[in-house]
Amino acid sequence: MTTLDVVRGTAARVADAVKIYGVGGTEVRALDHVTVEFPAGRFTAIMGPSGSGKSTLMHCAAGLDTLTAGSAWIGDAELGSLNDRRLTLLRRERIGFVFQAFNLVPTLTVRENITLPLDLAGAAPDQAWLESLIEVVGLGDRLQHRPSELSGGQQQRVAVARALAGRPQVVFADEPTGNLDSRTGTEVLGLLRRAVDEMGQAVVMVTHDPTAAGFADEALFLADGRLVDRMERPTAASVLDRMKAFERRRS
Ligand SMILES: Nc1ncnc2c1ncn2[C@@H]1O[C@H](COP(=O)(O)OP(=O)(O)OP(=O)(O)O)[C@@H](O)[C@H]1O
Repeated sequence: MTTLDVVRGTAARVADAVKIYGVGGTEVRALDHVTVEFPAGRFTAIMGPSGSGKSTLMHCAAGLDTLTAGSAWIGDAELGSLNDRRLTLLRRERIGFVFQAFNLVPTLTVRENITLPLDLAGAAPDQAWLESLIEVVGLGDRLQHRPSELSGGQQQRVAVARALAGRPQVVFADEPTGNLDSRTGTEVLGLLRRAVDEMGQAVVMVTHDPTAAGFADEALFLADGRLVDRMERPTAASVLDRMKAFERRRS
């Protein structure tokens, strides 16, 4: 597959997505008829106040949780139509994940962590791709180290390399800079940006941070489980302004 093939089309989408947690008096409508597309070759930030449904949207779009109604797609695969086994395979083969807590395997080396999803899938790594990825993330001299011997920023760079190693259809990142200082956070965001620009990767990132959203091509704003706004070419300043306007409207 060439970069151009990856760049075309929709990497992931949800249509009329509803997610309800609990029943009766404790019912929470975490997603309320959300329709959104995550195009290939594009960096999308999902923003909104605490409890607005950001993580729920990401988890349902990535097949980590199921919708109450509506549909979620990765490429041409409708997640609700897959059994558990096929869903696990699809997640492994077509989705990369980056979490706030890095989630590296402590007993494996950096190199083993990066190739873990490929090893689990029984897929032979594309060595040239792997080497260029290792160069991009700047970990060439750390490959035999364990995660505990790395800084937080380095650990998150390993997690980004792991997410990209199998050239997934889409990378979902949940607060990827939440545990990092601003300088190392910027490095990690720069890496995700390069994955989009140079590798045609689709990246979807949940974040509270306007600076992080400024790395995206588009910011989506959720409130009370609904998609209430979207912004093309966001900057940290324009996102902050928009968030303040929402706060004023809500108070
Ligand atoms: N497993 C669950 N059971 C019950 N309610 C849940 C569950 N997960 C989330 N919720 C509720 O759904 C709503 C949306 O939660 P979600 O975690 O998606 O929001 P968020 O925007 O990601 O919040 P934050 O920014 O604080 O992480 C919230 O009201 C939350 O309390």
